[in-house]
Amino acid sequence: MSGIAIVGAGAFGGALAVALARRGPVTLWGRGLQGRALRRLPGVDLPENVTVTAEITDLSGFDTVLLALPMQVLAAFLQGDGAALSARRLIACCKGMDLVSGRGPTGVITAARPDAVAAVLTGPSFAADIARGLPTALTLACADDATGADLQARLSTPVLRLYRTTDVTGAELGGALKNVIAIAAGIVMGAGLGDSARAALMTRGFAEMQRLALDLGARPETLAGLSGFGDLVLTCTSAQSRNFRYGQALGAGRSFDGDSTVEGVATAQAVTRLAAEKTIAMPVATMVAALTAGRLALPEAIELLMSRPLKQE
Ligand SMILES: NC(=O)C1=CN([C@@H]2O[C@H](COP(=O)(O)OP(=O)(O)OC[C@H]3O[C@@H](n4cnc5c(N)ncnc54)[C@H](OP(=O)(O)O)[C@@H]3O)[C@@H](O)[C@H]2O)C=CC1
Ligand SMILES: O=C(CO)COP(=O)(O)O
Repeated sequence: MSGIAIVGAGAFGGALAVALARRGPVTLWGRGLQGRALRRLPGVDLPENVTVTAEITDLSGFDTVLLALPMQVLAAFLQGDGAALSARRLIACCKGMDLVSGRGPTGVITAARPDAVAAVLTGPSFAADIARGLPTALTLACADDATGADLQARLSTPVLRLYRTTDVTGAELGGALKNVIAIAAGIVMGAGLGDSARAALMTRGFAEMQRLALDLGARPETLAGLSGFGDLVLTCTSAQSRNFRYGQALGAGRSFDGDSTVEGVATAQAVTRLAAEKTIAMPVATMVAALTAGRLALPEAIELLMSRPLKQE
């Protein structure tokens, strides 16, 4: 069937539907949709050539399906409703690491649907910006370059420019880990620790992102690209980011909207576990995991980070 299918009618799935509808028909599967308004993207309505459905079988004719669900529900979706989506190209649009299995999005897809071709769409982009048609660049990562090239061509628009890579590990780790560092950046700003502290944290956070990712086989240029450095900068510096705002609230001692998708919280736990197994130092992620789980207070976290042995950069 021609056209693109999208699973997940939240902020990102909705924004992608709006963007891709500018070049052809889109079918959007999601729960809780009422009419054409997007609850998770206030003020944005779906255009007429987006078909909305709550029946997963309506996607069975599509060879390419974008999965715009939160990371922690991806595995359950693929074992439930998503079992209908076998033998096709499944593109994960989520950023994170599955808390149960420790897998990234493509690992989760491949474990649940071994007959699918898995890819990732990631990079610096706020759903609201994409929905407004503002210029945006993303990374499409697929191990098979011919499939990646086809997806790149099908999903690019005049204002949504996709770069491609075969380094799936690097692309998905960049997207997962930057959310953890963004929470840390938010904490720093919420606690009034200053712009200099945030810059230090982003830089040292990037160092630990690279340390883990390169150990797992990622390529340095991927980490330095849109899906790594690019998304780190965006998410650590913008109040549009839920991870950043969640960190700000934590740093200021305020509560935060519990209905909001904050991917870095679960990913901090998963990544800390993985780093410990591999004996890779990830002090910032470890602090975020401890702070978000309530195992540590902020003054102790600052003391622990600042009193680490002095070392070469
Ligand atoms: N928002 C953004 O700017 C960007 C988001 N992303 C990534 O996209 C992913 C999705 O985020 P985003 O769209 O923002 O999140 P949202 O919270 O806006 O939306 C999540 C959507 O998933 C639905 N959902 C949750 N659980 C299930 C389930 N079990 N079955 C079916 N649907 C379910 C929610 O339904 P309900 O509303 O009923 O709970 C909601 O429609 C995340 O990994 C995020 O990091 C990537 C780039 C940009
Ligand atoms: O991934 C994003 C930007 O690239 C969206 O960030 P948040 O999930 O923190 O809102």
